[in-house]
Amino acid sequence: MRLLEKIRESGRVFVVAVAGDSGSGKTTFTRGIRRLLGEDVVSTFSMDDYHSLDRRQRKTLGITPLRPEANRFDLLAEHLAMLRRGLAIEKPVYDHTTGEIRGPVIFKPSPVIIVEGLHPFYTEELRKLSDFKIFVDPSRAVKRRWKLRRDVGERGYAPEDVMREILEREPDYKLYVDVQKVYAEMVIKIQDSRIPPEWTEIARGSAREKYSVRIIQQILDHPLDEVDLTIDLSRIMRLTEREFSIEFQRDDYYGKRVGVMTLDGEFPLTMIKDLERKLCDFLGRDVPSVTEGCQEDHGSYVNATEMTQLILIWRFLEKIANLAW
Ligand SMILES: Nc1ncnc2c1ncn2[C@@H]1O[C@H](COP(=O)(O)OP(=O)(O)OP(=O)(O)O)[C@@H](O)[C@H]1O
Ligand SMILES: O=C(CO)[C@H](O)[C@H](O)COP(=O)(O)O
Repeated sequence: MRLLEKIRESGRVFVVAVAGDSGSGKTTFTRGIRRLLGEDVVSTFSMDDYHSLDRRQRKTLGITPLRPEANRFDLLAEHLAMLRRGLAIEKPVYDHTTGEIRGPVIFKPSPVIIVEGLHPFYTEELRKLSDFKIFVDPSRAVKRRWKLRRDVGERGYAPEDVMREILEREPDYKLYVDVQKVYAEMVIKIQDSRIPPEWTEIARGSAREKYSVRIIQQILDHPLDEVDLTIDLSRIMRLTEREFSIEFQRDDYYGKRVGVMTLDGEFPLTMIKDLERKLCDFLGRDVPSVTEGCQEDHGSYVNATEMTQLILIWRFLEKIANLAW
């Protein structure tokens, strides 16, 4: 039986928890899971809806939304437990435009629920309620760029306000958000690429963003089938391939045995075709390619963050398969 059928038949609700700072790329990384499994199977909500203090109250108290007391962990745990039992919840809604808490709205369970936010597995109770825990961790430089680009470019905030807020949040981020890495099954660390842009790109002023992504994963007892990453050596010999690197190391991470894969640069699409095919077979549905829905036209290449999306999906399906069978 294919996984999608199995998920539906099991009647279970699987919870994926994605932790990370505001603007750290949580939604971008999990978009693939939603696109792949379909809107009928996956639903998402943000943990921002579980702020206990609105913007005005936080300002009066002089505290950031990252502080535990600014959030309702107990209510989130109660709601996740209900959703896992197949029950609808009455969820509060945090309005980012006004900074006020509104609602409630009805939120119904679906076979896979993704909860994204600052602390989705901060407490032991919350950790017990999620089946797969991901921590997204861009470097300071990458996070500042992404957040400035979104908040200034898309939301119209003043750059100095965004930068001041970023700096104000840093100590609490370290104290209350970063610690969750210890419990994550997958930590995604993003830095700027170590590969310099090509001189042709510099000359055109069109140097593309490249990243170096380190994926730290707990070792799974029952992995899926084998998957090939195919490298066309002949293209490499003719220097027609773009630059990339893949590194794999075993390591210990907060007392756990992990595999650390580091991806950098741009990868030919042919390299990931086998993985996409395997995902299709396993799911029992045509898988949209990772490049579909990308903001940029990458030609026949994917960058390290897009490659990571695919590995994340694969890893998530392995985990669900282990639980569902
Ligand atoms: N892989 C990526 N490559 C390039 N830019 C990215 C990537 N991921 C995120 N960004 C940039 O960062 C912005 C924020 O990303 P995203 O919405 O995924 O973060 P988030 O953690 O879900 O944020 P929030 O919790 O505040 O909603 C995006 O609008 C985009 O500009
Ligand atoms: O960390 C955040 C999102 O994950 C926000 O800063 C938090 O939700 C508070 O929102 P606002 O910017 O509207 O005060």
